[in-house]
Amino acid sequence: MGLVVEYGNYLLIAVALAILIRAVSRPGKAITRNGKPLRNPPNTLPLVGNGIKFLQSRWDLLSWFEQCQREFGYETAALSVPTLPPGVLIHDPKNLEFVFKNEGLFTKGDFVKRRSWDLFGNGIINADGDFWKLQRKAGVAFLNTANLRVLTDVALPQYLSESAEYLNSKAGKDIVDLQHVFHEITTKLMGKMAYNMEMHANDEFSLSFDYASGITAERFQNPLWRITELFTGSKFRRSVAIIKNFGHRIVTSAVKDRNEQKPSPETTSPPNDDSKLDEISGSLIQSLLEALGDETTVADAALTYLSAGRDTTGQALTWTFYLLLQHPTAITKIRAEVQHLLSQQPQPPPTSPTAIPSLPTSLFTPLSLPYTTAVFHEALRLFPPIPFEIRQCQADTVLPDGTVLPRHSVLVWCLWAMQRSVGTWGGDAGGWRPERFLVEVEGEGGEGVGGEGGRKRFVLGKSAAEFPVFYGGARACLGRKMAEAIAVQVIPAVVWGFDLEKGWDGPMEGRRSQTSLTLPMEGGLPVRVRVRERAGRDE
Ligand code: HEM
Repeated sequence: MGLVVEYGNYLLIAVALAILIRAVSRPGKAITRNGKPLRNPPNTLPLVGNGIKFLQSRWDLLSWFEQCQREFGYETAALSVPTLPPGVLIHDPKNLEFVFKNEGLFTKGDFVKRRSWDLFGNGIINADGDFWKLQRKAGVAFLNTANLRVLTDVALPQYLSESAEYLNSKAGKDIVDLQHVFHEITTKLMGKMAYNMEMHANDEFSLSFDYASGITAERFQNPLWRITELFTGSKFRRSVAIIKNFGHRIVTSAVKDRNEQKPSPETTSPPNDDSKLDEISGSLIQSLLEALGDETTVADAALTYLSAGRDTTGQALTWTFYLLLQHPTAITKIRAEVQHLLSQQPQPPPTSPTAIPSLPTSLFTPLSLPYTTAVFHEALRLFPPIPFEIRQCQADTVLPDGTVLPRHSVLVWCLWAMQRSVGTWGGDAGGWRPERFLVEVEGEGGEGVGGEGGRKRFVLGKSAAEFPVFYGGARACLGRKMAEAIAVQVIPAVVWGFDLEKGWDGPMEGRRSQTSLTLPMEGGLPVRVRVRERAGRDE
């Protein structure tokens, strides 16, 4: 249900206030290009500007942004919402590149921080300056190559096989929510590796977080959120209390782990899988404790990392499988790619999908499975887990396209729309074509995986400005490698072991996202699963 309906009672007040504010406010410096005001996007109204449009459900808003992008191409448009600083909607990758290169000029600013403060406090997503640097450093240490290897070789195979067992137990019987399955994998991974805690997707904390994320996202659409939350905000406040309490538990448990830390026993035997995982478990929270000290800030930082790592990746996998259900030939190609990889191994491939636990998933990397990686990238393009970004100018500036932005102007870009731009992605931008992320080159030997006619196939890199799904510049996503490592194991393992069928009524294309800071699928992804009778039958 759209915010227009939900907040219908407040709409009239909003309009009245908007008119009043417009009437009494003195115009500041204007946003211009070539000395003229920018064009307004479709459906801009007198006085209220885009304010009413922004009260619609986020799913409808995404379509509106897509329409703006179609009508404006790379042209920057004006955005205006009563009570907010003047803004622009940028579409041109050149402008985005400029934003990424000038991180200090385009910050989250008060506009974003005020709205996400209750949920993230001083966590990395909200932090600037030293707070940001320290948290980023702790994250870089956590996501180092050695830890990622423990993730791909030990932790992920373990959690993946637990999920495969769950899918086996449901096969041919019940409908399964794949979103929940993926969320469970990413929650367990982040819980164990980052915090040394056992966590699950349906913990009270996780449910509260999902709710609070939705309300926080609505704050970006509703300029009167402070007033409306006086009447509707009690569940939000309860959820935030549960979340903060959980953050506090993470920190308390980390402090206890630290105090109880025993010197590693002197042993000559090589470390086994369990000991490797135990050794790195909780390494993020320990680095954060060391770097930040103050326990409230550490708790904020921990909760922010949790959200950044598990929700985005779990949701990206969900949309990937939604697209795979619509494109079965892609499933056949993934299976063929796995078959090809396994056939090069000394051990023959498992002939029964119940052997998923024994699938050598740690061999599955973006380099060894380029087509699978391209499938993941194509899903990220069409369904970016963070579909909007907002920044605020900290000084007067001029964008590369000549748009003059006074200090405090708000910049918005919609990845959902930009990643469907015909100018950037070609005539089939709105459609599914994972091959757009692949390149084939001549030549025997070396790395790369067999393409057509013995040619080698690689994943094609795209610039952050064209494909901003992981952000760019100094604040680019720290977890990109982690997300890709997870995806490139989970996708082929599930596809190898199971046949999937849509488990919802209505059209195949009917799934949508609920309002949130990220892109959760509303109602999850219900599927019927069957164990594949003979893995490799269609290769
Ligand atoms: C498909 C999965 C993912 C996507 C699409 C994604 C996307 C993004 C985006 C767009 C940002 C910029 C957000 C902003 O500041 O407004 C970001 C930042 C960040 N991401 Fe990811 N992310 C993913 C997975 C991960 C994972 C697995 C981690 C691991 C913990 C992670 C950690 C972070 C961190 C720490 C930041 C903040 C960086 C900073 O401000 O310096 N992300 N991510």
